[in-house]
Amino acid sequence: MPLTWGESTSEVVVTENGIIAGATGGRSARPSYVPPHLRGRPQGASAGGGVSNNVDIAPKGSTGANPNAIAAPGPEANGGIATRTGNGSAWGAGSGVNHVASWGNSSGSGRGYRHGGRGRRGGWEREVNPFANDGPVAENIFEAENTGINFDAYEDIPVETSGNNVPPPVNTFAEIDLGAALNENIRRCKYTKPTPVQRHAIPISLNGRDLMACAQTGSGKTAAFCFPIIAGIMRNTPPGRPRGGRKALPLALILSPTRELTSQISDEAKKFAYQTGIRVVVCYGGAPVHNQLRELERGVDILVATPGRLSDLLERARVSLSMVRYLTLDEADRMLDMGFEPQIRRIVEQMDMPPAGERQTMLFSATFPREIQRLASDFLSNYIFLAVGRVGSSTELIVQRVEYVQDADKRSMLMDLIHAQSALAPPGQTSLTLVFVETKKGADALEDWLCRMGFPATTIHGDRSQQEREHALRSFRTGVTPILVATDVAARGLDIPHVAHVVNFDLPNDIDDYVHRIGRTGRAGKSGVATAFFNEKDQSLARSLTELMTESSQEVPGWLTNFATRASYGGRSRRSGGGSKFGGRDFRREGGRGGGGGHHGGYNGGGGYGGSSAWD
Ligand SMILES: Nc1ncnc2c1ncn2[C@@H]1O[C@H](COP(=O)(O)OP(=O)(O)OP(=O)(O)O)[C@@H](O)[C@H]1O
Repeated sequence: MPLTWGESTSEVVVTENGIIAGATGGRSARPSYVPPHLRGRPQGASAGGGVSNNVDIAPKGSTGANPNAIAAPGPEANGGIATRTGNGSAWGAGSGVNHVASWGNSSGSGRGYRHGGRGRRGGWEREVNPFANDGPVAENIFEAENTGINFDAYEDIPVETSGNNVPPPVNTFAEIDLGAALNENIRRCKYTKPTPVQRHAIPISLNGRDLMACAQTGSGKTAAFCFPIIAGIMRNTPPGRPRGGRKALPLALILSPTRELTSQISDEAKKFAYQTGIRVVVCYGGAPVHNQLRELERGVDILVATPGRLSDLLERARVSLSMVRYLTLDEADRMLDMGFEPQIRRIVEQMDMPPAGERQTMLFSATFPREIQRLASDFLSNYIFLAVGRVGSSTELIVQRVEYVQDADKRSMLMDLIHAQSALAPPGQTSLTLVFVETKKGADALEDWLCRMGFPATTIHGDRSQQEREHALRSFRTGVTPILVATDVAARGLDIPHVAHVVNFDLPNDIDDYVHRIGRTGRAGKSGVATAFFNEKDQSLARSLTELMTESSQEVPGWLTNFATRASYGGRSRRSGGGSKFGGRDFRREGGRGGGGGHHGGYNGGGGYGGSSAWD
């Protein structure tokens, strides 16, 4: 019979170093992790069935916050930085046994979860397209996990627009002429009113204007660019346009940096386009190209693609961009950073796509560094810049914590957090934990260790096959493996309900990546927790992290401020100098290029933007 975590810790003796040394009752003698507060105690000492509750990860206002929360290290120890000594690092001692355990409130069916089901199924699994336009589809397809949006969280979010003749925002979907079929789908999706970015961006795009839009993670940007595209195609499709055939001629192109995000956008677009007659086709690498070619041959109105696979299809002359009237770059800053720029420029500027001014172009992201704005503006014509959210406004939804943890203690600390998280999960619910690491190898190693310790974990990174990546994501989404260890491939755009906790096991080098990573929780106005493990190696991030946390009303530990002060000579700042400069402001206002005009005011009559950067 499978063991729960509680059972497994109560039946054995705990040693000083946190390793369970032996088993009673004839059960396996596997070493396991023991939370620090149980170490050195005899078995059964904990009333909590072995569940550690000594790490306070409760979001603001949540009940059950533990008054014995780990305090930030005092600034004086260790030359101004106190270190977490973590005497209970149990890792490395694992037996290699493939544990089977029930997790939290899940059924405990005893299914093996190691490696997230790798190799469980043979052959390529294609996602069924439940939103195909050519068959009867039950309305419940729209019920997929939309738990509603907490609009109160956006009450006084400041908004800045700049550019000429900015169309005014709307308060309801009914004020906009989106067409009956799309309105019906909005109703089916249970979107009762537009989010702030939708209120502003939809009228701008419906007016045919180019747009550079910056709004917080999880605030509904996907619908903000999909609705105007669908409404625009429904209003005005060129007569006699060939739809199918050997060379696909999409009317709209949506580019996004990762396969998973591309797939997610396509699913959303299919939902929004249900019964409109508009065909959405998705193309991304790692999936068999012949299936995608077959879909393209059947006709495409909206093509959602990753740059790599699209380049391949363009080279094969299976796609022409000559009819593209709408171009959207989601996560536009990522699309144009060093890695992607040449490929994107080739697609947008050197193939047969109509030039800026003839097509309508929309760029969206939660972060928009100024230098990237400059690059991106090459694709736009007389555009409007939209920034929704003053620094820190909606990210107060995400409680950010930074813990000083040496590399050797990270696993032990992670275990504490996972225990605390599982203790806080509401009855009957599995809360998901997303753990970011720097390398693919590191991801595999951590997943392996977690599994050996009895925690259902899986992993997503660039070395896994697309099938494995999709399987891992599905297994995480559904709570089968409620811990996902990921590299930055999962940092952007993924909308996974119930991610309660994002752990930056390794911090990224760039503060914008941090912003996107933590944005996997606290979505759609809901709260979330993000914990970062920080040590000397992350010193270059101290200043921007401190600024970011201060701007979003987070408690900044004194030791981190010390790091930031030390790093201020040559360190990176969000506001000035090198490194990652988040551009919540239209770079044209800073003398970059002509522009200006527009209105400049707060949402709900709120105050001005005040010159601070909008960010996630
Ligand atoms: N008007 C609305 N009413 C209710 N829910 C909404 C509305 N608009 C979007 N949502 C939901 O909010 C969630 C977040 O939306 P979305 O994924 O588009 O965010 P995003 O801004 O693109 O985030 P990211 O920056 O991380 O990519 C989704 O689950 C979506 O279904």
